[in-house]
Amino acid sequence: MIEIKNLCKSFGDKDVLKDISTVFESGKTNLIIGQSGSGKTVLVKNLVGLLTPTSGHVLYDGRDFVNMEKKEQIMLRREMGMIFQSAALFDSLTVLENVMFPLDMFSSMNLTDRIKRARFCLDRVNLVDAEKKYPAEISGGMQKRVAIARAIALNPKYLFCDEPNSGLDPKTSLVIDALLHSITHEFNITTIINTHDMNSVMGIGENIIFIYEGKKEWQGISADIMNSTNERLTDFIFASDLLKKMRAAVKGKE
Ligand SMILES: Nc1ncnc2c1ncn2[C@@H]1O[C@H](COP(=O)(O)OP(=O)(O)OP(=O)(O)O)[C@@H](O)[C@H]1O
Repeated sequence: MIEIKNLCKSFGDKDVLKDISTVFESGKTNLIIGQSGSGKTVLVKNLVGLLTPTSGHVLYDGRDFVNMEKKEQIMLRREMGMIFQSAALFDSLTVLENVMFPLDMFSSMNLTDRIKRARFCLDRVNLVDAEKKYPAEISGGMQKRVAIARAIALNPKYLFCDEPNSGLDPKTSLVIDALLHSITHEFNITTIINTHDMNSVMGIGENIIFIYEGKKEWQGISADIMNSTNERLTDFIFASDLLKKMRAAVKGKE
């Protein structure tokens, strides 16, 4: 579980995050949504320590990340897995070597166990057959799956995903969403996904926070979104005609 208490972040006189408090529960896919420039990336950067909050607290299962010693922060970071917008794989390493990378860097396992663990993770994302391939030889969706396998290699308690579906077609995006959702449940991870993808919101939004101009404007689950009366949220969610029609259809059935 990650608890955020009164988090503020300013750059000079520009207040980007304004008094955000929320809880991201473990074993759930927690989504952060909001318009471009609303502060989603800055929020996640503050959570993982790439930025330091101007004020407020970030508690990882009760541990105050902002105020702990640097050494403790480094240890805690090892409990975090990250999936970047681009899969960010190493081009010169094979798929297996990419997944082994965090194990090589941060685990004390011997080579046989590292290979075994990497293969387990690749199996989990259905990619064992691709282990000898290089990133350039596999599709974007497969690259994302490698990135997921690499992110879970060290058994993270917390998983951060920045736009995991960017650049993927809708069908492949569903595969990635389903994978993130099942891994989150299977390993009881606190997963935080920064997304613009409305399919993800409706499909795996077990806890959604909507950021508007740096403030937490709304929090709920995907089922609540359809009936939300928050105008800023509905403006954001129902920006597309398709979703407006879906909403009308749902309301018509009630
Ligand atoms: N290092 C920085 N210095 C000054 N301003 C910054 C810095 N980083 C981000 N900002 C500002 O913070 C605001 C929020 O940016 P952020 O990248 O978090 O938006 P976002 O919601 O993630 O947008 P997108 O969906 O387009 O990625 C923007 O106005 C941005 O210009």
